Amino acid sequence: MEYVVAAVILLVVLLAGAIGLVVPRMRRRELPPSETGGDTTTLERPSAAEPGVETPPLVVPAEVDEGLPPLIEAPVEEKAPEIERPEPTAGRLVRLRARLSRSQSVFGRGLLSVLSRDHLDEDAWEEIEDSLISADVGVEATQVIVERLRERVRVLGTRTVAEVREQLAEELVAALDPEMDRSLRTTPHDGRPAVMLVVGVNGAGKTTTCGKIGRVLIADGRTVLFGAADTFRAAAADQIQTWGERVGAETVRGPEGGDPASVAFDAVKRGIDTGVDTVVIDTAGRLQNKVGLMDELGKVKRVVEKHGPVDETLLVLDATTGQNGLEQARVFTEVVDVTGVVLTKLDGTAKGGIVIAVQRKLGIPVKLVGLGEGPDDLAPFEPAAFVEALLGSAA
Ligand SMILES: Nc1nc2c(ncn2[C@@H]2O[C@H](COP(=O)(O)OP(=O)(O)OP(=O)(O)O)[C@@H](O)[C@H]2O)c(=O)[nH]1
Repeated sequence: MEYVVAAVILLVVLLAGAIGLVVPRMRRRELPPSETGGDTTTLERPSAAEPGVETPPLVVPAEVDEGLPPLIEAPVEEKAPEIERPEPTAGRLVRLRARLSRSQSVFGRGLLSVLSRDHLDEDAWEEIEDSLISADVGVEATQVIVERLRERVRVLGTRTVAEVREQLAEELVAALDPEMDRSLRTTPHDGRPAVMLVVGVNGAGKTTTCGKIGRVLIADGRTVLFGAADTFRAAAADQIQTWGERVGAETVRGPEGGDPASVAFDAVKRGIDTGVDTVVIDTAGRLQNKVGLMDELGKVKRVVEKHGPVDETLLVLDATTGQNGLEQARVFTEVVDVTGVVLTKLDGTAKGGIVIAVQRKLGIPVKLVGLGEGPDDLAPFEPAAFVEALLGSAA
């Protein structure tokens, strides 16, 4: 009997010992973050609950921590977006002239090779005419230009290529009506900002152009606010807002599918409150044959004009659509009073002569030209620099 009692006591003592050894190992708890800085990762340590037992934190250097998921998220540093400084606008067309190289090969090189012939006979004049027409100058304008050039060559007895080239350049510049006012009305007046409405068919590059115009104005020292009244295309408001953020300009936007006129109204109101120089309003790309949509554009203008008249209404036209684009453009001019044309994508066409056709057909000055997808690839239009770029050199 005593043996049994002794065995039981021994068993109990052994069991207690085993439990005493095992339980502290199982009880582990999470530690507060290490004070050793960001270069280390704290894992965990056994409980220090037992008095008098100081257990140092278990830390591993970051470089041996590869593959272990971080236990404590490092705080993400919020970086303020960098504000860009757009390129100055003066002389942009000259800087971007190489972008017209496609046009130049049709318009310039072809013409110059004809002009360099010893004798300008009937065939040569016909070739000159064809070159101008295929560069989208338009039949009517071409006939006027060629007629005047022929007359000058005959009367003045011009002979050298350089002289004929010079006279052709003068005729092309004249066809572009260099006296037209191409300035943008963007100065605030009567205690409110200048208001610019940007219209045109979808895909012409309207939203992109709004962003680029904002940069042109900022480069010229103005402050700008964007109105994202293209509530029709979901991404358009994000697009214009991103353009704005890059140059530190605010964007007023409304709910997707909301009333564009109300967004435009709010944008001008915000512009008045914040005292910016110019409010640039992007409108939905609408097809001119959809009467309802065109009415909507008229409404945007009327509602904005509750604050005062719109100072500038720019029609954005895609140069690559050629003569077709002109028909679409005409409808816009009937709904809103277009004060200037922005001809985009001139870098993507061999038909740079469209500038002449647009101005002639619409009787509205081309004020800006788009020569690429870069943020500063929009240049104030200058007839003489443009013609020089198209013709290239006689060499
Ligand atoms: N190569 C070239 N591409 C351009 C130019 N201007 C605009 N684009 C491009 O044309 C495309 C259409 O531009 P958007 O600004 O989205 O056109 P949108 O008229 O606002 O279109 P909607 O909002 O649908 O009416 C984009 O890929 C632009 O980068 C230009 O001068 N040259």
